[in-house]
Amino acid sequence: MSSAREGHVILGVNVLVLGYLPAAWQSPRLHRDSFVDDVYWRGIGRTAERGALDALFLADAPALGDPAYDGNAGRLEPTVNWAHVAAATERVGLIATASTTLNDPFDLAQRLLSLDHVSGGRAGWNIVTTRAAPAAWNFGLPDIPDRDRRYERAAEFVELVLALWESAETGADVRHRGEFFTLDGRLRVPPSRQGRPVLVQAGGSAAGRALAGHRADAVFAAELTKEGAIGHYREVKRYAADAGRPPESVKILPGLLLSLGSTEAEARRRSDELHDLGPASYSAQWLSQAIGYDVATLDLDAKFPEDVLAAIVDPAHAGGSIGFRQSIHAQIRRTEPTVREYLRQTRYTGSGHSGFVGTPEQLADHIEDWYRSGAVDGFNLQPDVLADGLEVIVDEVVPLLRKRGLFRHEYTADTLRGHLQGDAGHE
Ligand SMILES: Cc1cc2nc3c(=O)[nH]c(=O)nc-3n(C[C@H](O)[C@H](O)[C@H](O)COP(=O)(O)O)c2cc1C
Repeated sequence: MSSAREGHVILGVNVLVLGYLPAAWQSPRLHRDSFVDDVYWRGIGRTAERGALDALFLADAPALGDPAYDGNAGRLEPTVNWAHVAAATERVGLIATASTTLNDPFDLAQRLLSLDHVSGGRAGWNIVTTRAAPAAWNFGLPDIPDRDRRYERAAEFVELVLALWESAETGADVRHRGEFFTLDGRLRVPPSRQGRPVLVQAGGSAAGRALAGHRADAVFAAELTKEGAIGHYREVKRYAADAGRPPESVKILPGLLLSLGSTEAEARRRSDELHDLGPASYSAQWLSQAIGYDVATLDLDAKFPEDVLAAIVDPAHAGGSIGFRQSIHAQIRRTEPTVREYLRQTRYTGSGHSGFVGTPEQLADHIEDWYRSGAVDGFNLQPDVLADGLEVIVDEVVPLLRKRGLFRHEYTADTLRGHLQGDAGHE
């Protein structure tokens, strides 16, 4: 491990409503309606602030999830949810996912800048293009457009949103004639304390990374190996440099699924119990969806056949997320498990997102190692279950990182952009 790299890690928490694992709602401190409980949400915001965390993050849900593999099949719309949490907090960033395929640029620009206002400059937009057909059906589309088309629309969408946010500042009208959108007008929402919301991008295909390097302030990535993460980290920073931006202006934050315990055995027990409480079909269905191949048709005790791991011939028409699929393929090739072994292994190593099962001390080692190796600027931590999974981050992991000089002792800024930039080098 190199210790040459200075500065602070960025810590976000991907709330995933009640936690990452499907059995989360069965925790004694939660109930099936916690996702609409205002006390629950205020508690999450305040706990994150107690640890001076950079941001909370919520995925969108333009279609109801399948409870067979989606632990949070029902949820509130993220910008509305965060507006509520904003009123109960003062410093923590609030990042809402919204699709460029299924939204309108004017409406979304207005909604996000409004959230930025009511939160005092703490809003972020996680830009996604949406990968699932059921979401398209909710918007009168026969199917989700292919990936290239989605990213073409995303690029124009983001430029238009940025122009609208600028119009809030200059008062000048936007006149736009593009391939996907036509617009004459300007926003009536004034600029926020941080100017405009922070842009985050999620999606690991080449087009996704290019969009991130060009425009994003942060990337929510899916990385299963440190070597893969280092390669992707350099790639996005290079895209940023090619676009004339300082490479450090885009922060790379992979997801990290966490089950923590005071010993490694306790953490494994927690992870096993939580997985066993969830539907048995969960991991197989999740993997099928993630790699675009029906895992139920495979021999559980054989290794993955080559055609399952074959390179994606036509990325434009490949389903799922290329970001997730590539990281899963790389992990299977590296460890060569049988299908059954892989499904079990994903309990501890993550599936798509990397996973971590162990003690707070071991987690601090892991974060330090990836950070000092130049694989990440921080993590989007994904506790197995909230709220105790968040409390252990704040009360046990954060103090260890502080002792190592890797995390701030208190907030040094009061906007999300300030948190991300302030972590570049000072104590
Ligand atoms: C880490 C990560 C998180 C993602 N989060 C979401 C999300 O919350 N909502 C969504 O519709 N798509 C999400 N996606 C999918 C992509 O952003 C995008 O919609 C599409 O599938 C293209 O992904 P790709 O560039 O990885 O192929 C996520 C993808 C990754 C890699």
